[in-house]
Amino acid sequence: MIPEAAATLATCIVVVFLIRWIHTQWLHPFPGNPHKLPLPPGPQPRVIVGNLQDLPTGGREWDGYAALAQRFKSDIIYLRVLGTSILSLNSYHVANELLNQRGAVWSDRPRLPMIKELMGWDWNLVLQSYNEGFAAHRRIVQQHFQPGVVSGQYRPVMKFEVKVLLQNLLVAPARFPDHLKRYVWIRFLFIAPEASRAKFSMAGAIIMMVTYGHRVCTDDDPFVQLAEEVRRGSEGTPGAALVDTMPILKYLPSWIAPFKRLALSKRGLSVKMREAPFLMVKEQLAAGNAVPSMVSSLLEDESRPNDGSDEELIKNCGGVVYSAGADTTATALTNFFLAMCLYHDVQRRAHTELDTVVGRGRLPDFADREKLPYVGAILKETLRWKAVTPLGLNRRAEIVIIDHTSGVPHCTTEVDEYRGRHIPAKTTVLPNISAMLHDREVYADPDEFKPDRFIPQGTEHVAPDPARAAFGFGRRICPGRYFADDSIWIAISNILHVFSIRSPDAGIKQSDVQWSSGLVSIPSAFSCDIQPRFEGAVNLVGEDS
Ligand code: HEM
Repeated sequence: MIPEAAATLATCIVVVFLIRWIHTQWLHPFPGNPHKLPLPPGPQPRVIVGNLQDLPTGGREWDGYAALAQRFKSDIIYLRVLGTSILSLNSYHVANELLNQRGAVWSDRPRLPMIKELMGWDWNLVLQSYNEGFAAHRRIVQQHFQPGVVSGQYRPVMKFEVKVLLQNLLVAPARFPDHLKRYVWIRFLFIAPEASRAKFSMAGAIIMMVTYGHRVCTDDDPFVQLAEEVRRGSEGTPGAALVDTMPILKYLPSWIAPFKRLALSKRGLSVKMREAPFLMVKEQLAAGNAVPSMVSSLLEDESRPNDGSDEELIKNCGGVVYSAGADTTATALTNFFLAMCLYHDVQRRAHTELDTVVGRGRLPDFADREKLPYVGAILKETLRWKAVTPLGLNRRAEIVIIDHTSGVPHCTTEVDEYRGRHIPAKTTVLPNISAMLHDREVYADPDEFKPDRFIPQGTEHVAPDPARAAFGFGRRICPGRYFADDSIWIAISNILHVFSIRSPDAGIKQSDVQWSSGLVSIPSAFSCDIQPRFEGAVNLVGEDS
């Protein structure tokens, strides 16, 4: 009797909410548009589902959005799906005008009840709403990843870890894919479940060291295990799309909402992810054996309020860097390996530059960077050629995967007007980073890997630095971009200096490789032949740092 009554009550509640929802979504969908301005261009919506069928799906969604932009001859495309407004931004120009220049209104994240409210990831800066809490978290992460800190404190860690990578490539070159997996464990935690035999990575190892002072040495490292647990816990979140589109569903009792049971069962992982490494640092500080790190320095900072809320803040900041820091960096490096397999001339020119500037008696160092413009251009072209985050944001957001939007984009907080068009409040905004980095008007032959476009030649304009789009926009721009830039540069310059990279049969084509869908776009497996390129190279790798 009691369960029956409860079921009836629950059904009534849902029906009332549904009526309210339908009323706001379809009868009065665009409050705050007194002049009845038109919406931005886009396909005609259908009844109830809106543009559900027009949403690019099935892989390479960024190309689908770019195709819509071409079809409607507009770099902004508006779609409305089950009551949610979606705006796709397909040129740097429009992203700059809206996300960079109107940051006060265009810097929120969508609500995402599944991951934030039910699974408990609301502490994660990547997903946080644009409010005071966000500002406090962002300030800390930014301070610890600003250029001076990165170059002063983190470069030694990068140099150490890049040497480990070189040694592994030298010892077992044929296992190049394994080395890259090892290099990128965090990537596999969140993105490629089937490839999760990966151990730890240079990028992951650097992040663990600078964030917690923890050296990752083995694949049964507790934090690697924990991250692996998080990855397993993030697999398959049925119902996520539905509850993210209709947040009222989160109020359904667990016994009639399987997605809610599932989300709540995974809640513990989000707590563990930020608690476990934080508690380790606290214990080490008490014992007097903590290795200096971002978290230890925040805990020791006497100017900070010594209270519980500050501890929460520090815990969250450590957790976000731990969960966000390595996947993208490693994906960029995978793309670099592929480019080197495909473009031998580029590699040859880099080798010549390295031989001239660095010589063959030592490894390249950060002090050489200014004198190695071609290597720098390879880094830029790597970030441009294959956008690491083609539709904006990645990592923790990855586990949400709102099916129809493929990611965690920006979101508007208020109604706005742009080019005479009405932009509703709470519009989900997808910056199409891939389209911006492949804009033919800006980068000629965009599918080709041409570092020369960044080298000044006569009176020709140098192409704009892809970093202006690759790391996102405005007040949500990636705070780890200087760190990423340094860690990719030191890896690229050292790998190029020591090795010659080829596809074994010299026959690999770009079309043989597929890039995965989702927020971080990963190339499918490809073979690589990696050989030391001169006699003394082996000795360079073997030397202690
Ligand atoms: C090649 C490397 C990387 C790329 C391409 C990249 C790209 C991005 C992009 C596109 C965003 C979204 C920005 C937006 O919403 O407009 C982002 C956000 C973020 N990134 Fe990175 N990232 C990289 C490396 C890193 C590293 C090494 C860290 C850690 C230190 C990091 C930490 C973050 C955080 C915490 C956010 C969320 C910022 C916020 O929401 O306010 N990223 N990144």
